[in-house]
Amino acid sequence: MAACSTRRAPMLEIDGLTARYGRAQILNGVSLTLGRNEVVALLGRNGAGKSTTMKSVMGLVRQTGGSIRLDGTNILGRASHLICRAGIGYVPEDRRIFGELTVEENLEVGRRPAREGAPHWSADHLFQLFPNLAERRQNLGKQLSGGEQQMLSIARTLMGNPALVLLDEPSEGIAPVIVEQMANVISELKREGLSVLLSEQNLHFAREVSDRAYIIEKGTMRYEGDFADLDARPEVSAQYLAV
Ligand SMILES: Nc1ncnc2c1ncn2[C@@H]1O[C@H](COP(=O)(O)OP(=O)(O)OP(=O)(O)O)[C@@H](O)[C@H]1O
Repeated sequence: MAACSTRRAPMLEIDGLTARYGRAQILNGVSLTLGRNEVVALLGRNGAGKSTTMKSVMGLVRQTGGSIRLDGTNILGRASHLICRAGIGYVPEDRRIFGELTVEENLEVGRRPAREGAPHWSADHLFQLFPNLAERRQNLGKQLSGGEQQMLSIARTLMGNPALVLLDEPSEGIAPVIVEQMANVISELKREGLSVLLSEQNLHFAREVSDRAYIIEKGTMRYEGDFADLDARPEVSAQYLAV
């Protein structure tokens, strides 16, 4: 009798991805796997290709080859809104919130129907997770600090009930106390059952919240492993990260 495999596909599987901006080849065959309910860090210096990898997953840059599978289905070439609808939430580096809308209204804009197999978020639940936003729920987006805007950007994405979230440098440019809160939020997302791909330059932050790491440099993967292994090979961090 044929063996029946019960193995489920990984949440996200990027294989041999190549992408370009105009004539410039930026990703040279990037491969990365994110398991269900895993938090994985994509580390690298400025300009290494972290954002481009995330934008490729979201269908926002021109991919020239490879495959991107979400739960076993190839999504490469799909329109961005369909990729969101398939269950991927994307929080870009530049915090796209609506400055003229209140915190509550920003959350409403992000509301989508509940999704099977993904945590369901309400505004009340999110205000528990982000107490700073709860205090400022009637404030306009433009009145928030950079860190609060970053939190709001994440909260609004969660209102779409994604199964997987791409966070592009969530700790960048925010006050240390907010970075600590951000780490707690990511740990809570994992507890809620989400899968998270996190782009980071901050190794300390990434280590605190992630299960494993990849390091990218010049559009090529240079390392894949856990943080204990990375710590045992300081030459890798020295070569590819700004530590
Ligand atoms: N719109 C664009 N047009 C042309 N080149 C771009 C564009 N966006 C990024 N690049 C180039 O692509 C390369 C990878 O950039 P990317 O933004 O993916 O890096 P990153 O690792 O996310 O770093 P950062 O922390 O600076 O965002 C860089 O050389 C960058 O200059």
